Amino acid sequence: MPPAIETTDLVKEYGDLRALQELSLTVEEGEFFGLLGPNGAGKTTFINTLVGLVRKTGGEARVFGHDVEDDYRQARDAIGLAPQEFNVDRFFPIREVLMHKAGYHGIPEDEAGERADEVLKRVGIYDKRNERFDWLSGGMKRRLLLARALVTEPDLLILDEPTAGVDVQLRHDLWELVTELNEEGTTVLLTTHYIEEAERLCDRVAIMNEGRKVTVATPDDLKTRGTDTISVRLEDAPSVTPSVGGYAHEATLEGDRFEVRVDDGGSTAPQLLNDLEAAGHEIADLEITRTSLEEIFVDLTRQDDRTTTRSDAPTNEESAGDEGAETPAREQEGLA
Ligand SMILES: Nc1ncnc2c1ncn2[C@@H]1O[C@H](COP(=O)(O)OP(=O)(O)OP(=O)(O)O)[C@@H](O)[C@H]1O
Repeated sequence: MPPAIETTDLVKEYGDLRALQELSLTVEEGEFFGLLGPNGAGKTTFINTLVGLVRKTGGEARVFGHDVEDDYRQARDAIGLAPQEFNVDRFFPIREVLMHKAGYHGIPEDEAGERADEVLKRVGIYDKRNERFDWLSGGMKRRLLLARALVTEPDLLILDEPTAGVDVQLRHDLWELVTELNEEGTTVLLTTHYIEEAERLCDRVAIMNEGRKVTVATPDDLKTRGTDTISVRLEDAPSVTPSVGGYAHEATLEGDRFEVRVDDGGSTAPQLLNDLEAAGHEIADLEITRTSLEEIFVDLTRQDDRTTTRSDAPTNEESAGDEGAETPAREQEGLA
């Protein structure tokens, strides 16, 4: 089976802004894959390229081996997308919205009705099936977007910030549901700003910045890239900073609190204690703090060394207003 997603040197330019810069990424079938990056990193552009809402400028993109432009229909039929924006037809009862969506993907009416009921039950808003989108609460709207993504029984589920602005209960419900779907075999691509979400759910994450891939790793691997801090309280405050071995990246003294930054706190702590005792210091207590994934993420996507790739002039596409304008004949999610 080909990978669920495979892009090679994918480029998207909006005028002179390069939103995707030679992005090569592979998501294997069955993976739960996270796409992380600060605002404007290119995550939505990447997704929109896969679903045919944005036309790539260069490179290649395939979904289960289907080229997203040449084999648009096959690639698109394999994907269920829950987008960031609420782009739902507001005038129809939500059950009909789901049936329209299924119909657009070639599912016969009877089956579409059954599937609509099934996914509404699964996301927990079946009792709202005859209500219009506008009448749903914010959290229910998010659930509906997920139901719409699921009604075609996609092999690849793409969730663009599914938990942005939702309450804790719904966030946990959504996590549970997408975990279940992944365990049943659905490949999941998730974009998120919440590091905790990526850490909890994803097998691997790609960190993007300014349209480039900064790194791809498991959340655990990423965490090992950070440093640990060993904080030692000494019985008597020394007058000068104790000197320690080459394992320390940095050592600071504030009163009786001596802090040392090292690669691996667990294995370095005994040696540090030995060195301090050998130098005549008595230790009162010790604490090791690991770098959080969030700190590593911030470090990897640090803003202060950014180069700008954008001119001040608006591009044609920006004036056009949205990506959908690029491919008017294609599907606008849920409005098909
Ligand atoms: N239609 C468009 N016309 C011009 N520029 C665009 C268009 N769509 C996106 N961009 C620009 O492309 C860059 C990437 O945007 P994109 O929305 O893909 O980022 P993102 O990582 O999804 O951000 P966020 O986390 O804020 O959703 C940004 O600089 C954005 O302003």
